[in-house]
Order: sequence, then structure tokens, then C-alpha cells
Amino acid sequence: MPQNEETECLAPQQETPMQNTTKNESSPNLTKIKKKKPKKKTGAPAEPISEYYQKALVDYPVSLRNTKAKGRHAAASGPIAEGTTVCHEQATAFVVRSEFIDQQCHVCLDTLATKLMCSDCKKSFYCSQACLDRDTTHPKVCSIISQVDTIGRSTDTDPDLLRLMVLLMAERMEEADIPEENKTEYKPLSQTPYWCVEDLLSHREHADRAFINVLTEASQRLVSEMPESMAMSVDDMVTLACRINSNAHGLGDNQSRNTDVALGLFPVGAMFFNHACNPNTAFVGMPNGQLAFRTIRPVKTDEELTVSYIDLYASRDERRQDLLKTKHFWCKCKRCTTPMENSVDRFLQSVVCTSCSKDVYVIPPASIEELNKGEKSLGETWTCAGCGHVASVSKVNEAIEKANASYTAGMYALRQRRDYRSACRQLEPLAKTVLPSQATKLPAGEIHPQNSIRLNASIPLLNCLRHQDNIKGAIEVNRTILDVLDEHAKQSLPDKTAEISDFWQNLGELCDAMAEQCRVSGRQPLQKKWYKEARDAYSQAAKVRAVVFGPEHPKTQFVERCALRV
Ligand SMILES: C[S@@+](CC[C@H](N)C(=O)[O-])C[C@H]1O[C@@H](n2cnc3c(N)ncnc32)[C@H](O)[C@@H]1O
Repeated sequence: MPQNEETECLAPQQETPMQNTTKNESSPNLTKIKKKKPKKKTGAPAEPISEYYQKALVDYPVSLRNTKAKGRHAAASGPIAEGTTVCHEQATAFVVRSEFIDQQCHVCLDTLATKLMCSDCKKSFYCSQACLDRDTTHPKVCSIISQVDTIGRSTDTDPDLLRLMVLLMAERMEEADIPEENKTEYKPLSQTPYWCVEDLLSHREHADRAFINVLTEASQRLVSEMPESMAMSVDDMVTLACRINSNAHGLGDNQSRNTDVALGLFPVGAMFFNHACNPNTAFVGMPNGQLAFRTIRPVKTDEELTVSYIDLYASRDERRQDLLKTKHFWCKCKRCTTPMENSVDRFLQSVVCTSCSKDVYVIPPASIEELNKGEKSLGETWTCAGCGHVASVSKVNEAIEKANASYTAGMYALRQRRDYRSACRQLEPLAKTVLPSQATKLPAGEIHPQNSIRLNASIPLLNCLRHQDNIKGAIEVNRTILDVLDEHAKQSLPDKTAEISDFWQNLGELCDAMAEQCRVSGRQPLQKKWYKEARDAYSQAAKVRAVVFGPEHPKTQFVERCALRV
């Protein structure tokens, strides 16, 4: 059922004008009139869920709901153990991102050893004749795809978005002949039909004017390359692009770390899995353009199944800004509504108290208006959540500004000058830290060990150290990252995520490399020690991946094989 986007979206921008209207209407007379209480959003059902979606999820322990308070969402129909698949879907369409276009198979997403390339557009790549034969859509869109990069460049539009639009329009064309009554038919793991895409929220009303303008131009150009049977109105194409922006999911490759190598539209998952900043479910890319939603913790009956659309370890202000900008809503999940002084969020953006050296000064979160304007008032003083010590904002902020300056300088050295030494000098002090579980007192007046800037600095630092062949240094940073993620998990954030498994795999590879160095230099006892460390790290990666991705997933099996090999 198409949704009413105005009532469905819980975006704050819509609430603000409504409040203003009430204010403007108040006149002296109104004091005599009883003010109507604003209607509270309740758990009452909104529109019923279409039969197709019920069938698509009938084999999973979920109940599909549509309430005024939460919109369409999935809840647990009974208690669910961690590591349970709660939705598994074949994309209506997906594309390999431009950056990886000749590195992954466009059908199964395997990393390409041998490459079969479409000789006409030179934009479509396959690992085997079997995959090439399975791609029955490509011949219909090949000539349009060959124009996408040129159109993207000249209109300043993302070519990946344009390619996905073209593939979706080809799917729409294929469906034109299916009788209406057959449209609710569902075959397990068959591609979700295009008509479901039209049920998705578009948030077009919130889209940037400049984005709509460039898309209008790009759509006009694309449509001129298409046969009439595939074309749709430019206006509908712009709405389709907005739907993709609000609902598409990234897909990782089949073997390695969590890089998004592809982008797909999965209407069932996108429609029923809302966001929470401390989710109980993760979405994971599967081979062949499929997406699975799997629980990462035990879930109680009736609990909503939620995923995170954004970086879990970003500060509250950063997460809110990201969600407002990209998804157009103000998150009201438990993590976001717990007072700062009781929430893990206070550590992600603050400085260790100079009086107790245990807790941090609470930095009040920004308001919607401040985030929309990009300006935040800091106030005069901040208070420590642990001992109540009051500090002047300028003092606390000095440490934050210093850390930000080091981070910016490090990233500039890395990205603009490829100066790995200088990048390391700037980033290293941010990455090194004493953790709360390892000391009774933390370094007073410094950014907290869990401050998000430390994680942001540690990841590029790891790459710099690897680049300089400083494997020992990289192992130390990798271990600190895992310890910081463990601290977060102790304060209720998930302890099993794709990122955590990636850092265990990374540690395994680094220890493996150390063992190899010892083998070459004939240091046998050390070689043994490093192999054991590598084995342990790969086994940890496998344990986490068995929950997040499932035991059958190629990524889980890959690290299991690594653990057996070393
Ligand atoms: C991928 S869709 C999620 C599915 C959505 N419930 C639907 O009915 O189509 C993303 C959009 O859902 C809404 N949404 C998701 N999580 C939300 C949350 N925690 N609070 C408010 N709105 C949310 C926002 O409008 C967001 O842009």
C-alpha cells in the first residue's frame, strides 16, 4: 500500500511548522477557548500491511506492523535468539560501485580473478560465463549504461545512482505485462518486484533543491537514451532517485572486510527495519545481491527489530546531524533519549574530569535548530557526571579543539600529501590511550578514551603504520581499537558487529605477517607465538561473524579457514 509520506515521516521539520501554526492562531479570544491537546502519536494501527510483504516474511519470527507512532516496522513475534535471520531478500536491482566496477562480479559479487567484460559498454564485469548468462537485464540496458559516466560527469550526478535508476526502470518495464492479480505472488528469495519500490518513502519534500535540479537534468538526458517502453516521466525519475537515497543499502563483498562494494534496493527490508542507535539487528550483504537482516542480540517478544543506518560510535550530535541530513528524522531511540549524564554518549564527545579523573564533563546535546543551522551554543560551564565538578567551557573545549586540530592535520598529511610519517605523528597521540578497565584514574583534562575522535584517528593510523611496514605498531593500535569497542560494549552497545569482526580479522592478518617475518629471520619460538595470536584473532572473528553473518556466509568460512591454516 502506498504510504502517506506526510504522516509516515517523523521528521522534526514537519513538527516545527505545526507548532508555529498553533501559536500564530492564538488571539486574545483564544484564552476563553479550551486549547485542543495535540494528538499524541499512539501505537494504534495505521494502514494494513499488503499481503505480499506478509508472505515475504512468513517464514521468519517477525510480525509486521504499521502504527501511527512508528510507521511500518517489524517486531519479534516471539523470543528470538541472537544470530537469527529475520528477513532475507533478493534486491530488486543492485550495482557494483564505480570504485570496484572491474573488481567484483556484477552478478555474484565475488572478487574477480578472471574477468569477462561486456565489450560494448565496457562497464559490466563477470567472474564466469555462468554469471554472464544469468545477467539477462544487461543486454536491455547496455547502450544506456555506456552513457552513464558521461551524463554523471556533465550533470554532477553520482553515476552509481544513475546506473541503479536505469536497472530499476528496466525491472519496471519487465513487470508491465504482469496482471495486477498476480502481483501479490511471492516465491521464496525471488527478486522483490519493482512495484514494491513505489511503496517506499521518498522524502522528496526534504531533498536539497540543488540535488533535484541536477537529477532533473540527468534524468532528461537518460530518458533520451531509452526506448519508450522503459521510459517514465522525468518527475517520476527524480522521485525514484530520492527513494534510492532514502532506502538503498550497501553490500560488502563475499570474502574480505566490510567495504561497501555494491549498492542495492531491497524494498522489504527497507520498509520494515527502522533505525535505532543501539540496534538489536544488523543488515549484511550476502552473495548474489541478497541482503539478510540478522539479530545481533537476544530479542524479546514484541520488541521492535531495529538496525543502525549510521556509525554506532559517533557522538550524539554527529549521529543526529547525519540522520537529519540523510534520512530526515530526529531519532528518539532509548540511547538518544537517555539523559546525557547517564548515557555512554557523554564519553564519545568529552574530556576527563580534572577533579575525579574518572568521569567526563557533560556537554549538553545540540537542539534541532542548532543542528540545522550548524551552530551550537556551548554555554559557560559544564559539570562532571561523576563528581559534579564544574569546569569552564573554554578550558574543556581547549582539549577538544587541540584533538580536532591534530586529527585534521593528520588527515591532511595523509590525503593531500601522502606523508605517512607526518600523519602518524599527528594521529598517534590520539589513538594511544589508557582504558577505564586498565586504570583507576584516567588522564585528567584529556579527551576520554572512548571519545569518537580516537576511533576516527585509529583507523587511518592503522593504514599508515601498515604502509610503513610497522606491523608491531599496527598490532598495538588494532588491539587498542578492539579494547575501546569492548568498553563501548560493556556500556550496552552491541558486542557483535561486522566492524568488530573486521578488526579481529585484521589483527589475525597482522599477527600472521609478524609470524612470517619471524620465520624469515629464523626466530622460531616467536614465530610460534605470533601464529597462536593470529589463530586466536581469526577464531574471534569467526565467532562474531557466525552471529552477524551466519555460519554459512563466505566471510565466516574465510576466517575459519584462516584460523585452521595458521
Ligand atoms: C529505510 S526507511 C525505514 C522504513 C519506514 N518505516 C517505511 O515505512 O518505509 C527510512 C525512513 O524511515 C523513517 N525512520 C526510520 N527509523 C526511524 C526512527 N527511529 N524514528 C523515526 N523515523 C524513522 C525515516 O523517515 C527514514 O527516513
